[in-house]
Amino acid sequence: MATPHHHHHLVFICNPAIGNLVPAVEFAVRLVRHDPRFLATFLALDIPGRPLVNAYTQSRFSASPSQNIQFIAIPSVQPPSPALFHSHIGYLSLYFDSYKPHVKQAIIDLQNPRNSGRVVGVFVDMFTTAFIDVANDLQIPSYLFFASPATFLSLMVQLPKMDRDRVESSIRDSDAEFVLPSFAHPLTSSLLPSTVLKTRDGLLWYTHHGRRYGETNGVVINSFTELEPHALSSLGEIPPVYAVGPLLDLGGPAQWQPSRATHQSVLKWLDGQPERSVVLLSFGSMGSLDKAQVREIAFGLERAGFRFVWVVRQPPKTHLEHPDDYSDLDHVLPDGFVTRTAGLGLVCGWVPQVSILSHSAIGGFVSHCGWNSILESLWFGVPIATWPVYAEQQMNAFEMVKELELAVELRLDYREGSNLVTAKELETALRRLMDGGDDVRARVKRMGEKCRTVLLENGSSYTALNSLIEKLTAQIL
Ligand SMILES: O=c1ccn([C@@H]2O[C@H](COP(=O)(O)OP(=O)(O)O[C@H]3O[C@H](CO)[C@@H](O)[C@H](O)[C@H]3O)[C@@H](O)[C@H]2O)c(=O)[nH]1
Repeated sequence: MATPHHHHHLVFICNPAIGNLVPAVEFAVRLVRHDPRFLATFLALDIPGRPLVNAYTQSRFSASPSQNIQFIAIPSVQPPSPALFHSHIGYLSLYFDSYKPHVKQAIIDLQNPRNSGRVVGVFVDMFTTAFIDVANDLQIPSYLFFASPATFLSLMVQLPKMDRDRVESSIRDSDAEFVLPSFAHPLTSSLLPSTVLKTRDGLLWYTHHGRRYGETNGVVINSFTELEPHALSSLGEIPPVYAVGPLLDLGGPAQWQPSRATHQSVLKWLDGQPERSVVLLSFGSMGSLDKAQVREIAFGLERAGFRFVWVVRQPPKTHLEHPDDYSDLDHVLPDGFVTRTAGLGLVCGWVPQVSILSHSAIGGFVSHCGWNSILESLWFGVPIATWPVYAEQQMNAFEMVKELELAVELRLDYREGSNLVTAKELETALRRLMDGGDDVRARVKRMGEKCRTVLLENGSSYTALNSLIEKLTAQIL
């Protein structure tokens, strides 16, 4: 049996957000299973006000070390002074910077021969590029793990190459065309990520990270050639890109998510519903809608009359925090809604989304178009109606509807603070999703089959993983 010294040790430092951390762990799981010479250590950064991330991380601390994956807590740093809170983004940057010495010390400790031996790669994610500096200081090659689609990666690497004045002027005009090589169709700037559109800081933050991607030795992306052939081939060698997806946490969530009793009751309720009759509405780990929008959805669901499982979450108090479940949903739902829809649907807090999507009673998914949700819906062959909310979700919705024809359009350019999606609009989209949309459903089903075949021996993602492993091991003397 190999001693710990024989391990090729990889270190991961991820943004503490479910959408980034979970697929990175799934990537590490896939890698160490594929090649047991590898050991992966996640250095867990703690940002207060993120209970789901904490629940996930805690479950990982106690996971069996025999999986060749371990989690190590990095000592918490004092949060930067609120006086420095010019923007969410600048604040997060300062936060990550102050973690650098601790991350460096943790890697030095790991390198100690009494521990697991030499660290051969440091993986950062789309927003933790600050830790490339630590890898450089320690002369360890760095890599990027990218949890969003190739279309968004393309934006990130193009931004630093674009003329800033031109970008800013096209941002001011929401109908202006924004040409990105990863899209075959012209994109309007209204579909760019909220962060870029809202503040100059946001544009600088994206540009900064995008520039730093070029310093890494390779980019691992949670996508696959058959899904994004055009976007992936348009990227070229930015460094080399390894499309190893889809990376999905298919078994895990039910084990770490809070309120297990609610989960069991949702799944039990689904067991009693006809095949493909229920629509899931869910807006990701960071998604929450205001009270007026929640009420409009409620009216839309009543009008449409389809069975539903609807995840409603409470907006966070600060930008750094993530939404939490409501202690009392009656505060946000219209009077009598729960009684009137009893038997027709369930309104819940956080649910085990993959278990629900895998259930044969689910026929459609109203989604905020987070990339993990998109990949999960493809995997299970459940078509999406697009309701983007924040981050790069408008671009994802556009890609799914216009480029790939794998989703039904509800909205493409909705974002927090937009005009409401009306009850009527939701009703119409639900009818198209649940009753019509056969072409989309058939295409989604075919893509679901490809999701599986790309992971098999000689599939595109399997082959990409082998190439990455060759690269990771080539530099080990
Ligand atoms: O009640 C819920 C809601 C969500 N999920 C899971 O949470 C994850 C959410 O991921 P994703 O759909 O990607 O959404 P976000 O959490 O919003 O992800 C962030 O990260 C993604 C990857 O970078 C981006 O595509 C998104 O825009 C960004 O908001 C998925 O695995 C869901 O299955 C649940 O299990 N239960």
